[in-house]
Amino acid sequence: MSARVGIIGIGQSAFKARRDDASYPDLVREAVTMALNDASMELDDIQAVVYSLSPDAMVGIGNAERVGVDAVGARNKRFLRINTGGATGISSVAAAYYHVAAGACDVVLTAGADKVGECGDSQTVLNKIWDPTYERQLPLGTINMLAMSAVRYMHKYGMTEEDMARVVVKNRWQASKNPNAHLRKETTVDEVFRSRYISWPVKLFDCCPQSSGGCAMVLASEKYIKENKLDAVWITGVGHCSESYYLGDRMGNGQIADHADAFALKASFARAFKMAGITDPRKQVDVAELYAPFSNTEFHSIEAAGLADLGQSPAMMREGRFQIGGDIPVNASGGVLCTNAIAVTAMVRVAEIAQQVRGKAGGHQVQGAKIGIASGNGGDHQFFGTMVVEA
Ligand SMILES: CC(=O)CC(=O)SCCNC(=O)CCNC(=O)[C@H](O)C(C)(C)COP(=O)(O)OP(=O)(O)OC[C@H]1O[C@@H](n2cnc3c(N)ncnc32)[C@H](O)[C@@H]1OP(=O)(O)O
Repeated sequence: MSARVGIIGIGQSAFKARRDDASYPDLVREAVTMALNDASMELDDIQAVVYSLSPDAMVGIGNAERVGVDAVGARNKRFLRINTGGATGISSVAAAYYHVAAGACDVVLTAGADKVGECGDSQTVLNKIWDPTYERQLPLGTINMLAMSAVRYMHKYGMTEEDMARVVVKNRWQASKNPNAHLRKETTVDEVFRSRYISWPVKLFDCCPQSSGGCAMVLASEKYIKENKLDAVWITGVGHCSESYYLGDRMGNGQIADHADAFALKASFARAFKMAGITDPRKQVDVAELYAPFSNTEFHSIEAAGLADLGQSPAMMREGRFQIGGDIPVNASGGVLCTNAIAVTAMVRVAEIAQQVRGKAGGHQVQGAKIGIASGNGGDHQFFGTMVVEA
């Protein structure tokens, strides 16, 4: 096992529907400045930068990393751009981790931003992730892709629209405690039911919003952290997994990879848990930030993380076991359901559990959290990334 890698700095925007006051590079720099301040560092201290940027069309500039090089101070340094769709943020933290774990660098910055709500039409951009011949024409978007997962999960495990609404109510309540969250207004099951259908059974309130904002993190080697007497929390597990089924292979009677379940996410978690020595996540994990852009997808993500048996998470949700104050709070920040600036959304998941185990999560702090888990999902199931962070 290589030397440990620590997180020493975190910066996160207050996410909003629009940020007319800041250009795209301004947003990236805003997060970088916050992360460097948090680490008591300057750009000159950074040896490499991993740039977190999902589809270019979302920010409206082709190869937008080009305008980001100076925003992250990467000129003449090692510089990588990562794009794994919604998983981009966690993949970027993983790439920064690998720089340090491999011994190539001692201090690495990862950063990015997105302006999803300002791109014109995010679903048109996202439609391009599907096969052009068979799937794109349907037309597929992320909402109907994951509405079909809801249909399968309902059929297989009996989830109701009310179960989905409970996820929204929990996450909005948690987001109301998080000043960085985009949708911070508390809601009720009735209000969720009154919101319009977008793609049955998914209603407006079951959907993540289109957010603008940035995130950045500084990672360092244990040697550097000790020599400079810095405070750190530690990345102890990293996992990835891909799958490549067509959506049609996940639906209907002849399906070969059930769209109800997140089996590749589960495999990714198994890899991260093995690395971190986690054998019983329900007993060992204190807090989880799971990538769930639509209310229904929180259920199969909880199950993939081993926090509930297959099909059991809606009943546990009803008992309040995944809310702040429950057994294992899930998405104490309000999660992706309340904030989705796609290029950095999965980085925010890692940043949030790092803040939790640092004891610095503010109004949405989970008391006594020492071990946290995070996940990111990207594209149409090509990318699943997972991470364990410990105090
Ligand atoms: C697959 C991957 O790689 C990983 C992923 O992350 S997949 C997810 C990617 N992201 C998405 O798919 C974004 C999903 N959301 C959307 O596309 C849009 O929010 C939506 C289609 C659901 C609604 O868009 P819209 O109809 O254009 O709404 P819009 O005109 O922006 O806003 C209308 C009102 O609804 C509100 N609203 C918008 N989205 C909302 C949401 N998700 N929840 C609650 N309220 C919302 C707005 O605040 C606004 O309210 P006011 O009139 O009071 O200001």
